[in-house]
Amino acid sequence: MAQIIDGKAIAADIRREVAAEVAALSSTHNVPGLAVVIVGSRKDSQTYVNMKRKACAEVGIRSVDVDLPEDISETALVAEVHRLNADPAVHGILVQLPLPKHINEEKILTEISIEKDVDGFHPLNIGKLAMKGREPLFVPCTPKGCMELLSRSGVTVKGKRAVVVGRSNIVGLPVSLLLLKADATVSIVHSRTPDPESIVREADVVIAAAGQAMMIKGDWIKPGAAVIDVGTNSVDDPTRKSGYRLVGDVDFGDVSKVAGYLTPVPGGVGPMTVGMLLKNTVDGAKRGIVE
Ligand SMILES: Nc1nc(=O)c2c([nH]1)NC[C@@H]1CN(c3ccc(C(=O)N[C@@H](CCC(=O)O)C(=O)O)cc3)C=[N+]21
Repeated sequence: MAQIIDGKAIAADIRREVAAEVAALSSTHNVPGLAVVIVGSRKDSQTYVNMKRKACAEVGIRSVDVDLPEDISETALVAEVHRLNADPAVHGILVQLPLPKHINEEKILTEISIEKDVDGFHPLNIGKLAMKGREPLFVPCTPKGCMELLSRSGVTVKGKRAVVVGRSNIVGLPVSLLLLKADATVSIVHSRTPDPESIVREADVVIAAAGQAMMIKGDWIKPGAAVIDVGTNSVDDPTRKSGYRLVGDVDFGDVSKVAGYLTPVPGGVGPMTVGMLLKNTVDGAKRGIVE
């Protein structure tokens, strides 16, 4: 039976660490500030943004709420980003994705100052992440959360075989780069990979980030492997008040019989994403202080 990695508990530890740092900074009048920008009123985005703003309040980070209409022009959104870039009380800027279709996401992410890019999505930060011997100013939160779950559970990746399922810009690609930086031997499988299970079966560490509910079964997993499930797929569940429940990309019941370590959904990677966002904001605030 796999050891279940409790992301909620580990994220709570991180929040306590962050809160202590925020208190120290605040006592010298350097209260960290995070701008959380939402465009439009997608239900899922509103839920995530509210979680992030609430988490800021809990640890003492000043959250700067920017709520913009769905039909805002790209030019006006760029102007908002520039205003936040110039605001000395703002140390981190998060523009919630996805953006409405008429706005070029790449353009917006490129306009965020790399010193305030707490999501780590600016092409310059991604470029540095991809290069040997270079360090980005910020590492994307979900991938960083995956690495933190492994290290705080005593799983080392150096010299291990790691397989990432999925190649998205926000998870699959950056987590592959982080594993590589941590000296794992990394393979990426994706929707066009023939027979992905035979490759996943070789992995000591599996990162599941495909966005396909319960696609990874027990017979895909090498006995004892560490499995990190990034999937957050909502499936209909009439027994719930909400009418749905969240499931991962991993078939939890099946894989827990084979894996050595496994993260649940919810309560695994999700809370870590928010924890790392808070941590990145504090790191940004600390860098902003000139002695
Ligand atoms: N610019 C940007 N940065 C992001 O980091 C970003 C984004 N856009 N767009 C959407 C995704 C998604 N995301 C999640 C954050 C927390 C949970 C989380 O805490 N989930 C809880 C459950 C929450 C629930 O019950 O609904 C859990 O897994 O336990 C999940 C997903 C951040 N994202």
